[in-house]
Amino acid sequence: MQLRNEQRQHIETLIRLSEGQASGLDNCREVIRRSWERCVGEYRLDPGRPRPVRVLTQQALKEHREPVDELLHVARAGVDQLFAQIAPLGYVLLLTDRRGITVDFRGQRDQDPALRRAGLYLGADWDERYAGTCAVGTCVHDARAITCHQSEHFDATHISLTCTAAPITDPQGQVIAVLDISALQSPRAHESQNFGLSLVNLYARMIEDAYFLHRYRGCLMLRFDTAREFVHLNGRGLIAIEEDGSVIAANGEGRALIDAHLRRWPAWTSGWVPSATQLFDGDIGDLLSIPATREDQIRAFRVRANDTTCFVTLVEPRGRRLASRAVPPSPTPVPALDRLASDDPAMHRVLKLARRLRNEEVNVLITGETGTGKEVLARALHDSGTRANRPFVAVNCAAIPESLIESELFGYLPGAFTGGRSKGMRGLIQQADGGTLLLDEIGDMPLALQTRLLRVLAEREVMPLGAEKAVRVDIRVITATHRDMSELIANGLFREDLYYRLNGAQLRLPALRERADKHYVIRSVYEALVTERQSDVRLRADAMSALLAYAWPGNIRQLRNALDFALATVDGEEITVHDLPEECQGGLAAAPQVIDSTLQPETTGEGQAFHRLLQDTGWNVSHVARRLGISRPTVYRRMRRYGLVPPNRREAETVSDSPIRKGVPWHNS
Ligand SMILES: Nc1ncnc2c1ncn2[C@@H]1O[C@H](COP(=O)(O)OP(=O)(O)OP(=O)(O)O)[C@@H](O)[C@H]1O
Repeated sequence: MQLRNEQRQHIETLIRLSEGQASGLDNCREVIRRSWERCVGEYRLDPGRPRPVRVLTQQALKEHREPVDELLHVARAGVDQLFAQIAPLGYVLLLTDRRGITVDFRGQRDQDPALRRAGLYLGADWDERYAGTCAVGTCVHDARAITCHQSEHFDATHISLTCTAAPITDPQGQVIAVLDISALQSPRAHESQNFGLSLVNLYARMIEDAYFLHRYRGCLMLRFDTAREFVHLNGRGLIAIEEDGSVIAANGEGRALIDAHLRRWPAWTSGWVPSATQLFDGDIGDLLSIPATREDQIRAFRVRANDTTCFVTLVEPRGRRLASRAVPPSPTPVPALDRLASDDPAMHRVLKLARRLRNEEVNVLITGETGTGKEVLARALHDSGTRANRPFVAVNCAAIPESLIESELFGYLPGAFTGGRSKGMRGLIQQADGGTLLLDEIGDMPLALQTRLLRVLAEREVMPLGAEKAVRVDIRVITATHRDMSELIANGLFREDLYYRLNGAQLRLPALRERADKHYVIRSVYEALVTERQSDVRLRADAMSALLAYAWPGNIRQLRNALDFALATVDGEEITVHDLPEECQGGLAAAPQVIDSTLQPETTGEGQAFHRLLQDTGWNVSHVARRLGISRPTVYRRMRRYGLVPPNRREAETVSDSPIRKGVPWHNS
């Protein structure tokens, strides 16, 4: 064989390697170097004696094709599609079996002799043990996709080729075939093949999944993805299951999910595989009823391995419906609660529990970041229960000046105070009699009052200031907080016994950015605003996309403000992305971190600026909250911290314009 200069140099490098010298290997990739070492050390290939291409006889080829016949059949469409894309760029396509024998091939007829000489041909043997380092052989050995570019090949006869290969694996993760694209000539730069690597990987996954679906076509199949839009079209995860949810087999993505689960909850017995209901947090009925109950046949589930959300569809066995499968009855509709969410796993759990609790006397603690809808949920809980026709009294503990909190909550008799408050007042607890009392921002309740509240809860009676006899009250107490109660307890700021009494059941609301039904929330907040404003302005798709992409540190409150702003300022008949507040226009990149003003050290300068803002807005707390992107209770909390009191309070200290009670008429008794 006539050797070119380049080939001679290549051989010299490899001979040095075989003699244990590392010179000339500085730029050699690790994966290639390891393969070269195998070639000389393990397979005893002689770099100085390039080997002729080996092409199997028709009979031998037939023996290699038979075991993969079914795969070849399923892969055909994918192979043809990939070849149609690469052929104009001068590439050919090889599909090999697990031994590296080319069992299917697509190439150009006019290049036939050159391709055959290079081993790019049906029946060609690309086993690393024979052909040396090459894309197919090394891919089989390492079980991962690889490009072997020009002089990365071991054998000097192959160093003008560029080859990129990706493995196709069976449900156990074993390589069953390799998909490869190769070209006789290519640019020098290795990076020129990067696109090829992605493309081959993509088609290898597609063929693998098509084969998986074909093999388990008689089974129930869960198909899942992190994007709802992709589940039907190209959901990456596939898990074949029994009707009780036990796992029969999984594709690569499915196995990655099982592995992640086992890393978090290691199995007691080796070989144990978690069931689908363990992988996805839900009942088997939730999974099996997806086609019957979901309009788009997709349902969101929480992935227990990593607490993320993923979207799942159920693919039924071809040609037979499972008649035996009982679809669980859908829960009785509770409109007030049902309208709070569409398809979000965390909200499913919250609402499922809320439905059970709506007619119970259990005290409920609602937690969640600011603006997630804690008060809205408390109201819905009240509206959906037997107390619906009785009062719902919401008290914001953070908004009550400490000097007034006791009298506001417990009330006082005439004569208990002098001056403006001489007439007496029924306290908020008494006003809630027969109904529900929501204590919002419960973490801000002063310690002394916590003791009195505990007594009310224990004895079901309240003692107004100046009274000698306690008054019986029948109230259901719901509390809400965005603060970490265990931290408050640990720091001695909240009574543990009160916490346990309030926390009969806990409902944790997810942040808006985590919700899988963000689209539904945006739509419902928008529709509520449009109805309020009697407007018929539409929300254009680009605005919706930006709203979906934004991280919403202020949650539903911030969303509502953003849409309100857009509706107030829009100039035409539809809201576009440009009509939204600036921070919502750029998607996630522009999203600020979650604002928690309680964690930020305040300075005098900040206090002054805050004071000025209050004065400029005429002490309008809502305006200040909107301007700063914080909640109203946070504004009140800051006012307390800086000792800022609105002028009307300083003058009269009357309670008639109290900001603490929301949504109920004010009655003095
Ligand atoms: N499901 C919903 N649909 C429409 N609007 C909602 C929904 N949930 C909350 N909102 C709106 O978002 C805003 C904030 O809600 P809410 O006051 O209930 O939140 P929160 O969690 O109690 O806030 P904070 O922790 O600051 O007290 C309100 O304007 C409310 O009307």
